[in-house]
Amino acid sequence: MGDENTPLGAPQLAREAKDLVELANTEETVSELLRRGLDWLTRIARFDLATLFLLREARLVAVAARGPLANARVRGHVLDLAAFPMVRQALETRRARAFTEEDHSGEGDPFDGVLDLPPGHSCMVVPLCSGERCYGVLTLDRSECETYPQTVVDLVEVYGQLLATALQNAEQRSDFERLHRQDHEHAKLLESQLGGDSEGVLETSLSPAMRDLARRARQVAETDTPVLLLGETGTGKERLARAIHRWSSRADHPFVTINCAAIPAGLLESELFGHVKGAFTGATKDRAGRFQMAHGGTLLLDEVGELPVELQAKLLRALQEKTFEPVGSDRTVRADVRILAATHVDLQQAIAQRRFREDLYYRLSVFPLRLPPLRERLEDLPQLCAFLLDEQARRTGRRGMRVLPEALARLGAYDWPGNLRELANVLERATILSRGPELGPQALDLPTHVRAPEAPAEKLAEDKPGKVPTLAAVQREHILRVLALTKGRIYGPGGAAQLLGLKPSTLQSRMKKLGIARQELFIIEGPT
Ligand SMILES: Nc1ncnc2c1ncn2[C@@H]1O[C@H](COP(=O)(O)OP(=O)(O)OP(=O)(O)O)[C@@H](O)[C@H]1O
Repeated sequence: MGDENTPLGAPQLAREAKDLVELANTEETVSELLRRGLDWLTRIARFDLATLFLLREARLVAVAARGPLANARVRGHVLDLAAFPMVRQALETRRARAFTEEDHSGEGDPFDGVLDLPPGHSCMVVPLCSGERCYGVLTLDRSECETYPQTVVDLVEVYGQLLATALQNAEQRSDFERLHRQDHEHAKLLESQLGGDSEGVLETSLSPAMRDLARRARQVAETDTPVLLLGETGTGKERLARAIHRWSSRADHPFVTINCAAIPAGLLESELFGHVKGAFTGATKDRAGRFQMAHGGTLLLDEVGELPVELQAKLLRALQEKTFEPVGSDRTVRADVRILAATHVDLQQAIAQRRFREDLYYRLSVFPLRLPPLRERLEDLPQLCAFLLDEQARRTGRRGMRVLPEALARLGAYDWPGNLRELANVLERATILSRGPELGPQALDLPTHVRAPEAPAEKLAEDKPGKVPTLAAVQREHILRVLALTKGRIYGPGGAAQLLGLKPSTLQSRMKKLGIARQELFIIEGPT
């Protein structure tokens, strides 16, 4: 800095002030802020000791000291406010003040007993207040007897205000992070109590396609590559996303989801990126968005196909640069988030209709995973039922429920438009309606239409006559499906004949007629 008795030149002042504003807006920790703040101060005012005191009830506790006179005793110094009216006054009036030793003559020097400052030395007390709060004071001391000029006092007062704002920001950030951690831990606890943190039937699936998908999911989980989860509604996209998060190195950080279809378009930007107080009517305080909440972890953009086009550009930038601005703010926020996206709509078609940006699609679809519908993994029905009943028992307390083979056959013959979610609902309804632990076919509240004809009535009408499946083809397929459920067993209770309401010998001759060979059964049963 220049000579203190000549005020700082306007350009230098402007530069210093700009640096200070930047400092107040950084996302540094409090200790880093103090370190950089004290560096800044050395350019503005000459001192032998700068001490930062934080207010703890009615006492000021030294937390940092800088300058040739700083030592361990200064750093542990505690001042009782009641004993130093001049310091208290600086806090009450929120004005910085320069003193000489004479000014302290009635109350003694705040460093008496800790430092031996020369008689007549000068000092400055700067309050650190922002909004309603006063955080403490900054004191500057120097051995010379010359009082600090008013221009320097005024500038350091502004410094005090900005430092207090930075302290307030850091405090709010750490409060927010603490609350967020608590929420996350609470959510994890609830999730594990509800059994929701199990990945379900993925790697243990009997369907080779599903097992392969689970294997690929586990491999990509280890990276930060975005994954696009495709599949009909209720096929388990969200559960797979959670599994990918749990299998990743981010597992101890939050897993956050946002359903782009469930939030009104006007609120989505703020939900994703947060907002600052006053950004729009009703924004009464700053609020973090899901990106910030997911910092360090994973963010699932569910129903990403429904994201309004206007927001897609901002999302793309957040993905590419890992930075964004909350609504109403020009402050850039950085968040380290792994992105997973899910959709049941055809994004290629949405691109063709200009409802989805192609560049965003390529960014999200680096690693697509398509979940098969339940009707393509019926071999998992017994395992899925057991899993879902077990999961449901944790909520309802109805333990030990099981699905009888006849009921499994009925489930296997149904079309499952709602996939696993519908299956879970059917089982829950059946559990409520049955008294004992066994769920028979009559307990299943299923719509009467079964899956057998691949083409439903309306579709048949559209088909060309030559494409309509024959009755024999439909029968053949249905018998194969039931045999898959009974693992090829024809005889006895729960055998295919009983499930189909036929005598075993009738079933066998029907199989022969339809050309169902034992070889085919092995294929259906798959590797066990
Ligand atoms: N691998 C699995 N094993 C067992 N149950 C599963 C599995 N995946 C999903 N489920 C069950 O199916 C239901 C639907 O799963 P999820 O919400 O993950 O599907 P989704 O594809 O994301 O659905 P939507 O497209 O409607 O958002 C869940 O309630 C869960 O109980």
